[in-house]
Amino acid sequence: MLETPDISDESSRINLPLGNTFIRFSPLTMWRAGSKPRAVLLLWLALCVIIIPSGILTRVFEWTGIAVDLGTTSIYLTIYIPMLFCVPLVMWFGFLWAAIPAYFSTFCVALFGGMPIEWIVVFAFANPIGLAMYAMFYRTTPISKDLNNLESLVGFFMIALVASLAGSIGAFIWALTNNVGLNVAYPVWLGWWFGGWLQSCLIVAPILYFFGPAVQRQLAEVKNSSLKLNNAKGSIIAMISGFIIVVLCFVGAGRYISLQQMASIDWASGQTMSLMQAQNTVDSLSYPLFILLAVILALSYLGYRAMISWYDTIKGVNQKLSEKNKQLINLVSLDPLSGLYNRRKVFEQLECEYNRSLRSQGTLSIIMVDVDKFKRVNDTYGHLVGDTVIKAIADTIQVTLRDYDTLGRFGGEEFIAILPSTSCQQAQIIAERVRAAVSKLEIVLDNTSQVLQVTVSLGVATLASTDSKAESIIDRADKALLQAKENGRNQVVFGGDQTNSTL
Ligand SMILES: Nc1nc2c(ncn2[C@@H]2O[C@H](COP(=O)(O)OP(=O)(O)OP(=O)(O)O)[C@@H](O)[C@H]2O)c(=O)[nH]1
Repeated sequence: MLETPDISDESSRINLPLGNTFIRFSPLTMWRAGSKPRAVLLLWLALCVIIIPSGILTRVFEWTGIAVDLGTTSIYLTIYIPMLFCVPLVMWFGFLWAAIPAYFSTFCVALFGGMPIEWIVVFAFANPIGLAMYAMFYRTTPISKDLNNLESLVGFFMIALVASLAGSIGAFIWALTNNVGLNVAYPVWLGWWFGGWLQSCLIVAPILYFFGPAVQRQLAEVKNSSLKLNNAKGSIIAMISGFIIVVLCFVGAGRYISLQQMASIDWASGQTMSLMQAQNTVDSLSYPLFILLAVILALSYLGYRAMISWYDTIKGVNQKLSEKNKQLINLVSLDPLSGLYNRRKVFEQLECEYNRSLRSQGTLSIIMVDVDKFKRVNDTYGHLVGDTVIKAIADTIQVTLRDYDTLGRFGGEEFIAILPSTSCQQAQIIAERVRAAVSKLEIVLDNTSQVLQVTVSLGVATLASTDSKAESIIDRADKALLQAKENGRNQVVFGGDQTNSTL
C-alpha cells in the first residue's frame, strides 16, 4: 500500500528553542534526581549566597547609581546588583529560581535601610513582579534567550522596559516610608525604572549573549518540560491573572499600611494627622501607581495579543510548509494519473524488498502487468478515454493485491506489483486473480454509455538464489510478459526456473 510519510504531527507542534523551557522549581526532586540536577541546585544556592547580601554591599559602598541632571529635574539612575544576577537566572532557570533571591536581597536592603518591617514585606515584592514579566514573556514566546538575532534582542529590550516599569512601583513605597512628596518620588521613580532598564540592556543583555549558549547547554539535561504552543495560551492567562492579583495585593497592602502609618505620625506641629488627611496624601501618591499599573497591564495585554497572533502565523506557515512538503514528496514518488508509485519509487521499493529478502532469506516475487492492445483503445476512443482505462485498471489491480504488496506504474500502460514473502506459486495465483479481475472490469464511457472491456498480460518472476541484483527479477518478469503476449495475451506466464526460485 502507498505510504506517504506523515509529517503533520511534527508540524502541529512547534518546538520552542532549547532556551525557552524553564527548569521546574522543585529543589527536593532535583536533589534526589542525580548528580547533574544536584550540581545545578548547589550552584543556585551558591548564587543566592552571593545575591542576597549583594544589595547591602552596594549600599555600604554606595554603588547605588549615577546622578543625571536633566535641567529642571535631576534623576538618579539606579544600579541594583542583585538584578544583574536575577535577570539571567529568570531567563535560564525560571521565575521562582530568580524571584526568591530577588525578594530576600531587597528584603535585606530595606532592613539595612531601616524601613519598617511591615513595609519591607510588601516592598520586597517589587523586583519579583518585574521578574514575572520576563518569565511570562519567555514562557510564551518562541524567541531565543541567547539574544542571537535582532528579533530576540528587540524583544528583550521591550520586555526589560515593561519589567523595569513593573519593578519600579517599589519607588513609591520608598517615597511613602521616607515621608517625601511626589516632587521627590517622581524623579526617584524615573531613575528607578530607567536605571533598571539601562542595566538590563547594557549589562544583562551581553551576559545573556556571551554566556547563554554555554549555560543552556549545561542546563539542557535538567530541563525536562518542553512547552507546547497549544498550552501557551492557558499558561499566559494564568500568569497574567497571577500577576494582576499580586500587583493588586501589593498596591492594596501598601495603601493600607501607609494609611495606618500616616494616621499615627506625630507631625512637627505635634498633632496626629487625621485619617482624612492621611487618605488624601496616600491617594495623591497612589494615583501614579494605578496609572503605572494600568500602563503595564495594557502593555502586557498588547504583548499577549501580539504573541498569540505571532503563534498563529507561525503555526499557519508550518502547516503550509508541511502541506508543500507532502506535495513535494508526492511529486517525486507518485504517478499523477493513477496515484500509484512512479517508476523511480518502484525501483527504490524493489531494492528495499530485495535487501530485506536477502537478509531474512525470505521469498520475493514481482508481477509485470501490461494492457493488451491498448493502442487500439487510444486510437478508437481517444487519449482521454485511454487515461480513464489506465486509472480503472490501476484501481482494480490495487484492490486485488494484499495490503502489504506494492503497486506502481512502470511505464505507459504497464504496471508492476512487488509481492514480499511470496513464493512463485503464490505469485502466479495472485497474478491469475489480477488477470481475471481486469477481464471482468466494465468501463462505462461517459458520453455514449458504451461499455469497454480490456484484458492484461502478466509476467511473473520470483527471486532466485542466482540473482545478484534486484533488476534481475524485473528482467525475467519482462521476458515472461513478452512470452504471454506472444502466446496470445490475456494470460499469466512465469519467468525462469521454478525449482531455482526461493520458495
Ligand atoms: N491514454 C494514454 N495512453 C498511453 C499512456 N501511456 C502510454 N500510452 C499509450 O499506450 C499505447 C501502448 O501501445 P503499444 O506499446 O503499441 O502496445 P499495445 O497497443 O498495448 O499492444 P500490446 O502491448 O502488444 O498488447 C501507446 O499508444 C501509447 O501512446 C497514457 O498515459 N495515457
